[in-house]
Formats: sequence, structure tokens, C-alpha cells
Amino acid sequence: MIKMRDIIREGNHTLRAEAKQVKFPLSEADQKLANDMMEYLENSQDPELAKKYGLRAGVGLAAPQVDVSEQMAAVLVPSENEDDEPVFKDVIINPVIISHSVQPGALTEGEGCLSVDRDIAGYVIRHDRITLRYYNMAGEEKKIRLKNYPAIVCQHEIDHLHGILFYDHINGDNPFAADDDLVLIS
Ligand SMILES: Cc1nc(NNC(=O)[C@H](CC2CCCC2)CN(O)CO)c(F)c(N2CCN3CCOC[C@@H]3C2)n1
Ligand code: NI
Repeated sequence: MIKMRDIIREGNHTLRAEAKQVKFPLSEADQKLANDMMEYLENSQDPELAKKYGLRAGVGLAAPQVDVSEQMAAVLVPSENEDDEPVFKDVIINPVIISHSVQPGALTEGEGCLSVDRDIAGYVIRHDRITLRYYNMAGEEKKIRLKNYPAIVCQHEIDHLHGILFYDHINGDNPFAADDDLVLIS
């Protein structure tokens, strides 16, 4: 299982590298990696397991964060009501945002990152809505539209595949600067 010690931190060059496209059919190693990353998210969202293994909670995890520079990320966005199905759950491979809203969106609480051991305040300005094309573990092409919270999560993960970190999107002069059309997502 993936533990915090497996997650690389700022200063490791893999975090700033352009990750390589994944080839299909997935190798055994890539299949294991995909499953291990999704398992991390599930464990980290279980209070008992998170405590037991000292895991920081996550709704997304990208392969470069475990020092594998490949275009793959696990996303597990749970629903408000824990009995319902997740809002979005999949391993997104070779993802591309093929269109997006002009309207920006940002999480009201800002963002954090399992690879960044410090709090950095400010609005992380992203697209409020995206159309995402990706391949799942079976190699099936998916084309989905996401908005608000799941759209923000996927953009955070896709950024990791291109060496971009969340604070790259925070306004340095005024971290909480907000256009009047900015959608603040809570
Ligand atoms: C928003 C949030 N970010 C958490 N952590 N940060 C992460 O996931 C980083 C990625 C997210 C940061 C902002 C957008 C993507 C990890 N990143 O570095 C991967 O690249 C959370 F943990 C969290 N939730 C809400 C849902 N809750 C369900 C029950 O379990 C606890 C869990 C907590 N929401
Ligand atoms: Ni991150």
C-alpha cells in the first residue's frame, strides 16, 4: 500500500517534470500503480485507516507524486452523503482538457497538496467547467463534462502531469483577488 513516505515532496524534480504518456495495454506495473493510488485515496478517506497508517486525506493522487513520471492520476470525489455513489471515481490516463468555460472557478478554502508540506493561502484560479477526454484502465476513451468541485480536482491532478503545482495559480500580489465572475466553490 502507498504510505506518506512514498509521496515525494517539493524539491524532488519529478514534481516539476512533464510526465510521459502511458501505453496500452497497461503493463502489470501500471495496473498495480493505478490500483495502489486509488487504494490510497480510499484508505485516506476512512478516518480509522487514515489514523492507523498516518495518511493525509486525499481526493486525488497523481503518479508523479509517487515518483512515477507517467500521465496517470486516481480521482475519488465522494458525494456529500456518504451513502451515495462518489461524484467521480476513476483513474484518468493521458487526460486532456478539450474545452472549458471562460468562467473561472476556485475552492473557497483554497487548495493543499500531499506533496506540499506547508499551507499556502489564496484562490487557486481554475476553469469552473471542463470537458475532459481521458482513457480508463481498460483503455476505453472517455469524454466527460465536469463542473465545480470534481472539475477543480481533475485540474489539480492534470496539472501534476505537467509539472504544475496549485500555488502556481495563486495571484502573487493579492492571493484572494477575485474577478466578479469567479465561481467560489465550497
Ligand atoms: C479539496 C479536498 N482536498 C483534500 N486533500 N487534498 C487533496 O486531495 C489534494 C488534491 C485536491 C486539493 C484541491 C483539489 C484537489 C491531493 N493532491 O496533492 C493530489 O494531487 C481532501 F482530503 C478533501 N476532503 C474532502 C472529502 N473528504 C471525504 C472524507 O475523507 C476526507 C476527505 C477530505 N478535500
Ligand atoms: Ni497535489
